[in-house]
Amino acid sequence: MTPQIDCSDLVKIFSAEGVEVQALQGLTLRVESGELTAIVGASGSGKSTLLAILTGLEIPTAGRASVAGHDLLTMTAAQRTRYRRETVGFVWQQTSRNLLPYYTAAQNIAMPLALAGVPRAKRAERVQSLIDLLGIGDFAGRRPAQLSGGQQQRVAIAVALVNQPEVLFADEPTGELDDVNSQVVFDALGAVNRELGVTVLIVTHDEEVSSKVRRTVQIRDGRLSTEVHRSTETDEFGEEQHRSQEFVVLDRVGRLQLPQEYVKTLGLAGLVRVELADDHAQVHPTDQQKGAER
Ligand SMILES: Nc1ncnc2c1ncn2[C@@H]1O[C@H](COP(=O)(O)OP(=O)(O)OP(=O)(O)O)[C@@H](O)[C@H]1O
Repeated sequence: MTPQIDCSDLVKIFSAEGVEVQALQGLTLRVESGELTAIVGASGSGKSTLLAILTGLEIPTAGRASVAGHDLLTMTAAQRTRYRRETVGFVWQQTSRNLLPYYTAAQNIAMPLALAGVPRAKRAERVQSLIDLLGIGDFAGRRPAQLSGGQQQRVAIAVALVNQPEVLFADEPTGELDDVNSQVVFDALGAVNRELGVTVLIVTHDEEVSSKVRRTVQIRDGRLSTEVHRSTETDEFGEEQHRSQEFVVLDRVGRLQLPQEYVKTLGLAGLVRVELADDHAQVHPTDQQKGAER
């Protein structure tokens, strides 16, 4: 089965005042339906560009990208508009971009349904189920300015989901929040992922995020570098044990990006020596590189 988010060898080049910037340099990312994934990376690594492509705002220069079976390179303008309205939902960092200031939280959540022409009775039912799921009930009658940042983002998640998209994208949803509110928002994203089965992709600067979600993917220089998978297991004494494992991505033709600290520690550059062992492959510095290290 095709993954719900499927990018391979994705390239995005921006040309500004005669200068070309390669924001994505052959990025490969696969996310299965129902997964919750965080994308982390330094400023300028290409996170926003990836999100702009996945949400249909930018068109890739080369490569392949599809979301929920929609090919993002070949879509017509009309298909793109429908894709943005029906297939995907978004939560942005700036709460002002997510919510209309003169409407209450509940009215904000109902707005996309009204625009989509959903009958009034159905609207009320759908809004209420999200209010319950996200624990918004106590402040559903308040306007955004009367809500904390964490509460605003929970309302924004409900707004993004009310049209039942297949994938929810969140761009720095906790960027303007303190630790306590950030945790509340991550919990809310986890709850909608678990309860509604919606695929969630979060872009964030927050390096701590890998302790909050199951899968964290790191982008470096417009390519994926490493991934951390976290799992919880119950040991023989009934205690929960958290385990995290680090992976690197191997692309279609067998290229991989070694973690930066391995490259630095071993002084790897240019050619390296590779060797096939029984059940794994080894990467060694050359004799000259070993000499230079000494
Ligand atoms: N519209 C554009 N025109 C020209 N260059 C751009 C444009 N958008 C992004 N870039 C460049 O592409 C590269 C990747 O930028 P991008 O915004 O995707 O990174 P980012 O990881 O999201 O950074 P940040 O965390 O600071 O938002 C940067 O060098 C940036 O300057």
